[in-house]
Amino acid sequence: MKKIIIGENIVKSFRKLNEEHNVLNGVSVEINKGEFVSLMGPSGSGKSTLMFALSGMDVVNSGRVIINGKDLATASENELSDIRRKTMGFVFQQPTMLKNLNILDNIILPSVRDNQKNKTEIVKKAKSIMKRVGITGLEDRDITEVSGGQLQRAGICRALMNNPEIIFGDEPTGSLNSQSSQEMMDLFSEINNNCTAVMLVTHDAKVAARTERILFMRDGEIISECRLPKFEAKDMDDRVEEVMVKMREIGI
Ligand SMILES: Nc1ncnc2c1ncn2[C@@H]1O[C@H](COP(=O)(O)OP(=O)(O)OP(=O)(O)O)[C@@H](O)[C@H]1O
Repeated sequence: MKKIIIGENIVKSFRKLNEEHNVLNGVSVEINKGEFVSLMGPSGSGKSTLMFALSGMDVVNSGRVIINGKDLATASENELSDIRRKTMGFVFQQPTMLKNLNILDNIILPSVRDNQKNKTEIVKKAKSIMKRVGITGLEDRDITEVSGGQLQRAGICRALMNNPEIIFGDEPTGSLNSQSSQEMMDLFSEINNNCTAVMLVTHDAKVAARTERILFMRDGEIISECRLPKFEAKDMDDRVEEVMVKMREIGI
């Protein structure tokens, strides 16, 4: 299985009141092509920090992060931004969209910035992804004129524009109601079925239960891991129960 990301012994600390505090205490983890992974753990256990470290968005204090064979410690700024652009897509709890642009322009902005020449092609691609995620017709809307779920879908469209090998989601369903959250997970499943790896940080057992590999963190370490078969709707209750048992076991 091709490894997209290898994290080896990652240590990350932040300075607080003149003291270094370790937030990641030597985490090692590998993410394979096409995997559907979630990261759970108590608040402050280091989930987002690990995601930022593994995606090269943040620099680690020690240990290594290797993305598609490239050790990030030896990558130049240009190489780093190239890796991020070509390999990854990001979806956050609150989509980071610009207020003065409509939905379509927000979706295409990063791609147009990278490649001014092919705007027609980029718009065509954006429209086809908008169709795929179910937000056709919202192209000209202001970002304040769509629902939270629709805005999150637009964020996913933007993340998919470069055909990433992996999509990272930091609590992507965190601000959605349960119906929209399930629809969002249907979408992540569909994206994953097309061989894009997905890694989600979540507190929600129902979200984690849709994934196939759950990493549990506590105090800056991955303390446990649970694997689930490919999702089938009929198994949802059993899967949620399995995740909740595990959560209770490790005291989340
Ligand atoms: N930029 C930063 N500067 C200082 N401390 C930070 C920074 N980022 C994170 N931390 C600290 O690192 C710890 C882990 O934060 P992180 O956001 O990774 O946790 P988390 O498990 O994702 O939490 P949550 O579930 O609440 O989002 C917290 O104590 C947080 O305060």
